[in-house]
Order: sequence, then structure tokens, then C-alpha cells
Amino acid sequence: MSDAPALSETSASRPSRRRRAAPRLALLAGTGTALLALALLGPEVFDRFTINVLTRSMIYAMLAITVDLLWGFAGVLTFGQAAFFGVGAYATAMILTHVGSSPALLALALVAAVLIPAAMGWLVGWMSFYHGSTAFYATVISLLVPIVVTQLIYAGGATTGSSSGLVGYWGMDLSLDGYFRLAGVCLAAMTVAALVFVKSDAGRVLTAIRDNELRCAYLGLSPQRIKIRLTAALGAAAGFAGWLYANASGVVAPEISSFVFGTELVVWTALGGRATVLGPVLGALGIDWLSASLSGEMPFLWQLVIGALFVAMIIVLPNGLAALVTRGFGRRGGDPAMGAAPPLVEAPPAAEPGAAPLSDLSAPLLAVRDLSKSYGAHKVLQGIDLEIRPGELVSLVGPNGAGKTTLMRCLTDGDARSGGEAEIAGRSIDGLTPDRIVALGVGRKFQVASVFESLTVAECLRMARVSIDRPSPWASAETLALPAAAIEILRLTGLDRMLGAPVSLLSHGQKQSLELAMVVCLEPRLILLDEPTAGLTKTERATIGAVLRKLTAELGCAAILVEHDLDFVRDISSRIVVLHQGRLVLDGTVEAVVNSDTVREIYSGGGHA
Ligand SMILES: Nc1ncnc2c1ncn2[C@@H]1O[C@H](COP(=O)(O)OP(=O)(O)OP(=O)(O)O)[C@@H](O)[C@H]1O
Repeated sequence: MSDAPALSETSASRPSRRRRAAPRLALLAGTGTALLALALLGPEVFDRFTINVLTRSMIYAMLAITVDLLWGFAGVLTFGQAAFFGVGAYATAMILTHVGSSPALLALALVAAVLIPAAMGWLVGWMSFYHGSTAFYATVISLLVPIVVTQLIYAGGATTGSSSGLVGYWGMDLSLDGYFRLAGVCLAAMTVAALVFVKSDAGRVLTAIRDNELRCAYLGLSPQRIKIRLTAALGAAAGFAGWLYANASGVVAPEISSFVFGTELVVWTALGGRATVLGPVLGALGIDWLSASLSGEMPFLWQLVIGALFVAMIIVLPNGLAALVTRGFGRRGGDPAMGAAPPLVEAPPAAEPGAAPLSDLSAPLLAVRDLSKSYGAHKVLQGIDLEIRPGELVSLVGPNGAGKTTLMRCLTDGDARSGGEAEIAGRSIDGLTPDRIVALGVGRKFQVASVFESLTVAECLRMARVSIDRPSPWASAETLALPAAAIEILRLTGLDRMLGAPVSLLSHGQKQSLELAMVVCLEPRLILLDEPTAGLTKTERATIGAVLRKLTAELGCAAILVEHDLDFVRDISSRIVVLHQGRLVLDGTVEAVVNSDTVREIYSGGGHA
């Protein structure tokens, strides 16, 4: 793919890419070096009390990074990471207490401390993110899991040590300084790995999910599956931190798996700086160390002081401590259109999507029979029969509330309709989730532009290709490889000169065009467009019309266009279908429908069923 010829490259893109890569590398190198220096030189500088406290704080900081990846980057507010940490620590302490201590048993404890929380994380993820669950439900589960784990520890008797915990077992043969250095090196490694991951293309997927889960699903991704895997992986990382903690502290107690500790982790992450990686590290190190120091010096006042400090920090540094450190790194330039972006290149055509290949081009790409949809007793769609073939541009018109958007939903979510059949390229969509229907070759553009507000134009387009080009978990692709049709949309709308611009700065029309380009990036065979020209200028409308005509007439896609602008519909459609009060009342050529008395009656307010 990288051999493909460069089709477009703004004069600013290459130099600015270098400009932006430098601060990123500086941030990585600076963070890694600072943490390694702390790990290696700390024992020479600090007293024993500080070394003791900071060893624990650094382990907590590793745990806080897992909270940040889930909450800051993927948008899943979690109080449950303490449970995975506790399970890892207890698995270690129980093996070392009840089985014995040897290098082999320490290794066994490490395996158990990672695998058990990973399996638990997968189960918790599955319960939290099953199809149809809500963010609130996931957060409630994350509160319940630490409560259940803590209760199991209390009920465990001599096996878990109940409320007294476990103490007196032999961990690794390391001195206090040795544990400090080990914790510091592990924290440095985890921080750098997390920073590399969140800046990679795979890491951007988490931000995309946080921004707009529905759009992710309609780009062929499964946010549920991704979040389940993330929960399992971060459960394993928290378990590893638990293993280190059990070794370093020589004691485990039920409090380390409690939701109170889970909540503290969230507070540290928020005060340090959510979605920054550095934030949770600074938050955990700073607040845990400060709490430990103040609690010794002011046993009755320290919580009041810490509370006042929290309030002051929220007012003075709403973006967290990390904002102080990262202020000089990676700031975007003043002109959004001149932001860094990889050069555009043409991508080779993707492999045939999952649906049966269309050997006969006259065979329907979409076949709908007797489709119906009701909300309770309210029948929104009834007896819809529709067939669409490759190359057709079918406009779906009808007054407000006729059921047009509902029909689009029923064609892109296999669970949405109440009755009837719908097939894409001969394959029933029964029970298929939107991402699986996208894999059959369907692209959907929503009525209100559905893009990713926290990303740049180029990053949005890259997300649109993730289901086709597997993203790297440690790097950002050097080029932006898109289908020729998507590149043409970008050129016609001028977005090719704004690839580095943050989406939040785009106009309404630019967002509509960007979403259309993202849908076209999927190389769909059937495109569903819900009012793509709403709010656009005449020129922008003409551009979208030209693109749609090319996609259907020249490239053989089929398209269903929901549109209120009848002049636009007349100009570009090959067929018009009229929906009225949930029924398909007309299906014919442009001339036949436009001149029909039924349409005049419907649009003049008559035509009630
Ligand atoms: N989630 C829902 N629950 C209950 N009723 C709904 C729901 N979604 C849509 N409806 C109803 O279904 C009917 C059709 O709505 P729909 O949005 O599909 O119409 P439309 O033709 O797309 O209208 P518009 O042109 O205004 O977008 C409306 O009466 C609407 O109130």
C-alpha cells in the first residue's frame, strides 16, 4: 500500500508532520527518562519512609493508568480496577502463604495473578457491554465487582485471612531499594507502552468509541467486543500490579480490592488529568505520597488539607496536573487547516465483503418483503416491499414522520424490525448487529452528521478504514490510504487541504461531507443516506449530487437517499419511492412519481390512509 502513488499532499503536511513528531518523541523520551531516573536514583536521594511510600505509589500509578485507558480514553467510567488488583495480589499471597515460596511458585503466582484477573475481566466486560447494555449499567457493574470480591475475601476464613488479610509470606528476595527500582522500572515501561498505544491507530479507536459508539458500529467495528477485550487486558495489567504489590508490601488486606480504593483511583486520574496517561501517574504519585506524608505530620487535619487541595486543583487546573507538563508538547498550530496529517494515497480495492458475490448484476442488492415496525401499538411501518439493484439511486421521499429514518434503521440493524424479511445480496440480515451488516457491504450516513469530534479529519478517515486495514497498536500509518471515490469527495469539498484540522472546528457542511467520505471509505455496495444535503449551500449540494451519481452510475453502487429537496431528488434519482404513514404508496420512475396526483395530494396535506 505504501508503494501506491501519492495522489494528494498538501505543502504543509510533510514539514508539519515532522514538527509534530518531534514533541511526541520528546514527550515519550522525557517521560521514560524521568521515571527511569526516579527508579534508579531514588534510593540514593530519598529517606526510607519516602522510598517505602513511593514504591507503593508507583504500583498504584500503574493501576491508575489502567483506569485512565478505560475511562479517559474509552469513556467507560470504572470503579472496578481495584477488584482485579486485589485478586492479583490475593492470588499471589495465597500461593506464597499456603503452597510455599520458591522461584517456581513465584512464577506460578505471577501467571495466576495475570490470568485470573484477565478471565474475570473478560466475564465482567461481557456482562457490562453485551449488546443493548448502557454506560450506566457498566458503571454499576464496576461498583458491584469490588464489593463482591471484598465480601469473598471476608468470607474466605483462613484461606484469605478474612478481615486481617495475609501477612508473613516470603516474596521475592529483594531489598527495599530493589523493590523501589523494580516498581519504578515497571511503571516506566507501562507508562511508555500506554503512551505509544494511545498515539497509535489502534489506540485512536478507543477515543473514537468514547466520542461516538454508534458511528463506530456503522464503520464495521464492534465497540462491545473491543471494550470486552480492553477490560480483560487491563484486568491482567491490574493483576500484575497486584502481584508486584503483594511481593513488595508483604501483606494483603481486603481494602485493596474495595470500591473505596477503586473510587480513589478515579479521583487520582481526574486530578492528574484524564485521557493523558501522564495524569494518572502524577495523580497517584503526588496524592498518595502527600496523603502518607501529611497523615503522619497532621493526623487530625490531613484529610481536610487534602480535600481543600482537591478543590483548589479543580479550580486552578481543570485539566489536571498533566496539563502543566504537556503544555509545551504537541500543541497544534494556530491554523487548523495547516495541522499535521499524513499524505493521501489511493488504496487498492478491498476484498469482496462477506455477502454472496453478485454474479448477476440484475439480481437485487437489497430485497425487502413485507417489512413492518411498531413501537408498542404504534405501527410506524407496514407491508414494505422493496428491491434495489446495483447502479440504482433510489430516493425515498415522504412527509415528516412517514417512517423514512425508521426504514433506514430497519435495514442496518437486524434486530430493529418487528416483522418481514430483509436481505442484502441474498443474505438475510436477521439478528445481525450493525457492524455485521456493514461487513456485508452497507454504509449508512445519518441525518445529523455523525463523526468523531475529538479527532482530526485524517483520523476520522483512518477510523473509517479500520475494519478493512488492521490498525497498528504501536504506530500511526505513514500514509492515509483511501479509496479513489473518497479522495474525490475530499478534493471536491476542499477537505483534502484540511486533513490535520480538528473535526470540532469544521462547519456543518464540512462535517456532512466528511461523514459521506467516511461512509465511502468502507467501499460499500449499498449506501443509505439520510438527508445528506440538509443545511448545505447550493454548491455543496451540487457536489454531493455529483459524487452520488458517480458512485452509482459509474462505480455500480446502489444508494437509497432520504431527501426533502424534490428538485435535488428529481436531478439525481433513477427511481423514486414514496412513503406515507408507514406504507409504500408509490414506486416508479422520476417522471411518473413527480407528476403523480398521489404525491401532489400527500404534499398538499391530504392523502390520509
Ligand atoms: N424510538 C421511537 N419510539 C416511538 N416512536 C418512534 C420512535 N422513533 C420514531 N418513532 C415514530 O415513528 C414515526 C416515524 O418516524 P421517522 O423518524 O422514521 O420519520 P421520518 O419519515 O424519518 O421523519 P423526518 O422526515 O421528520 O425525519 C414518527 O411518528 C415517530 O414519532
